[in-house]
Amino acid sequence: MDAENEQSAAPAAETEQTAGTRGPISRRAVIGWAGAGVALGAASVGTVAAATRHSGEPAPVKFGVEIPFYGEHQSGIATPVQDRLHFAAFDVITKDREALVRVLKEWTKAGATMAGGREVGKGTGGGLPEAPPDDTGEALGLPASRLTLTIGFGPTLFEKDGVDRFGLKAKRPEALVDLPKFRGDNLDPARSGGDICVQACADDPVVAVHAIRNLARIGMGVVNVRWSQLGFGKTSSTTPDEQTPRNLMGFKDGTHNVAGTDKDAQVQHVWVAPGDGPEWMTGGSYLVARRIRMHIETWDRTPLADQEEIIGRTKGEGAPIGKQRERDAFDPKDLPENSHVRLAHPDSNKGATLLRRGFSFTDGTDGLGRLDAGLFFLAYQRDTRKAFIPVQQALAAHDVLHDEYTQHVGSAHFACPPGVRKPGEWWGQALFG
Ligand SMILES: C=CC1=C(C)c2cc3[nH]c(cc4nc(cc5[nH]c(cc1n2)c(C)c5CCC(=O)O)C(CCC(=O)O)=C4C)c(C)c3C=C
Ligand SMILES: [Fe+2]
Repeated sequence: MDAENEQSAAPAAETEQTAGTRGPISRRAVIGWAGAGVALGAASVGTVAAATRHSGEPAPVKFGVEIPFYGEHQSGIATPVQDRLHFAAFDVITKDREALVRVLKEWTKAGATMAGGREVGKGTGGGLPEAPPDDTGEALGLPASRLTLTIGFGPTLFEKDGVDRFGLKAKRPEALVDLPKFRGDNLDPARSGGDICVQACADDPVVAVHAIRNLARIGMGVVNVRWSQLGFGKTSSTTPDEQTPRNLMGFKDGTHNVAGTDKDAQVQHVWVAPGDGPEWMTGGSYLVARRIRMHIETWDRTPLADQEEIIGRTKGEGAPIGKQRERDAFDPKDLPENSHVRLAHPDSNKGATLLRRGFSFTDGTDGLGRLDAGLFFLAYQRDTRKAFIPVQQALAAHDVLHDEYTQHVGSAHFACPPGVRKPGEWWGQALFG
């Protein structure tokens, strides 16, 4: 076994105990500083002032906070949305099922370690000088930064070109459909699909990128990065008590979303329930990722009144048209007929409800003097056939926003298994086991 993969030799619990603390903020330190009043949980941004090694200045509270890796559900879905994203879709390049299982086991250990703000394996300096370090090092000195890592399995992992590559064909969930082509789609295959995805979210972009990079490194020879997307400025929220973020069109985005505290809505709309099938997905969720290009130059020349009519909410306050305040109750039938919010609202779609968790992106220019910018739309749901697909069909048919100001250029669909409950368990255990 090479140095890079040495981490897998140690049992998970041991690895996690012996791994060095990456920054000055260890889990114990945060708990200690937080005192009794701050719980480290899914929605646990407390009032701890944390120092970073770089500045010596207190960092914003959330940077020192850790989101638990282990649990009934994967973190990164209903947990509070962080500021930054690095999303990667991987192709599995081996036919060797055992090699893939080995990577998934090593990824799980590394994921738990990084979510705890610690270095991977023996760290940046703990190994042999003759071997490359286990951890690539760029996050050394940085705290956990609320890093979450969420894994998903794409349709092609179960069957590709008619081949049952890893003996998983019979375990493919019915809900993990090949997404239909929607009106207006202009999908780039190089930005679509993937056998496995990992969504890394953190409040520090270096921490998110470091996590994906180290997983890719561990997976070398077994998986290749097919495409990846950086995101900034969350465009949704699972924490309605906080200020709603804005997307690149300048509108509050995420006002009416499934809240992290709304367990009933999550049971109904986000988590795969016992009996939904297949068994290995119980407690998991289906993820749709869409890279949506915004024609922001056209949008920026659109009068304010038209922008508000197209969205169905006011730009400043984010109130439903005809109401005063952002969170005023409204009937979507009172909004402009083809407005985005009216068309996307659950009442207009037989109750179809998504947990949205998207991010803005700008990736340079399109070569024609315009910004290549938009929304990297991420949505989790209990059954994609009853949520994203009908809502997107309605938007593709009637939404002015969809027709004139945006274009879907990338697409992927993944089955995200339930959470890893304790050290020693691994991502995909119930699927491969
Ligand atoms: C298929 C689902 C959706 C896609 C694709 C989508 C793209 C998209 N949305 C905005 C901006 C806003 N969306 C808002 C609300 C909203 N959007 C969807 C679904 C999709 N959006 C839903 C289900 C909702 C909630 C509707 C409701 O129940 O009221 C809003 C309003 C604020 C809010 O409630 O979040 C904005 C603004 C853009 C720019 C975009 C593509 C680039
Ligand atoms: Fe929307």
